Amino acid sequence: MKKPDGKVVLLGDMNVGKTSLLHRYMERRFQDTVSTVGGAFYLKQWGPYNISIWDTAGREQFHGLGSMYCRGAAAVILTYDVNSLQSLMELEDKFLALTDSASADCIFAIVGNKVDLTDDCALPPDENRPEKSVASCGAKVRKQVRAEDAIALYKKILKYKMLDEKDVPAAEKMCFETSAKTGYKVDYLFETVFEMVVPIIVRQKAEGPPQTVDITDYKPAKRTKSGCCA
Ligand SMILES: Nc1nc2c(ncn2[C@@H]2O[C@H](COP(=O)(O)OP(=O)(O)OP(=O)(O)O)[C@@H](O)[C@H]2O)c(=O)[nH]1
Ligand SMILES: [Mg+2]
Repeated sequence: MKKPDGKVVLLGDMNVGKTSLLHRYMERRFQDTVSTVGGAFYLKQWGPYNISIWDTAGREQFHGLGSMYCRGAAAVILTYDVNSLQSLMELEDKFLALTDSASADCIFAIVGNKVDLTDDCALPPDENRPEKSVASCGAKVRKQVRAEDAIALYKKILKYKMLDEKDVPAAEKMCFETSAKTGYKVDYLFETVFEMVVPIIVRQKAEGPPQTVDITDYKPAKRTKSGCCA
């Protein structure tokens, strides 16, 4: 197998949809998943580069592996569920420290998934949209996490990493809302990240062997009937 030139890692609480996002992007479909055990990766050819995209397990007992997967990562995609404020808070409390082993110039993206379950008509009707009311929203629920909450987390990450806002991509550019189910903004997310990762790969290659996990000995996780990584 060709060695990857760079690495992107998905981190986040269990059930937020990391595996589903990766399936949607790589396999172009939404399918049943089982909770990830350990981790698994896909290889994506991006221009002349091979990028490994690592799907990690959100389950607590596997958090220890997260920092190993993040070693030398050029980008980390911190994923939460827009319907769970807790899942956003966990990114700061439990997952951010796992990224200490990532590349010094690692890119951070914050992704709120499952927007298909929400509807902005579930927000209180405003004067511009008086016709929309909570009653018309069917099964859709009010989004628990606002875009500003994700932006605030991005700014905290910069502080934690001791990075200056002027030297990194703007928070508004790095906070995404997606739906793995409908595909909403999934390509945009991954492709924005890949574009940003290329200069990091170029630098890593110029500086010598990348500090990536050696996957040549890696035994891919057993696949279920649905093709999902177990
Ligand atoms: N409605 C909706 N459901 C989703 C979406 N993404 C994932 N799900 C569902 O959420 C559940 C969890 O999805 P996974 O992709 O397995 O979540 P995960 O983050 O990989 O979870 P772990 O592997 O346990 O860390 C599954 O039932 C998915 O079908 C989405 O965008 N919309
Ligand atoms: Mg998973």
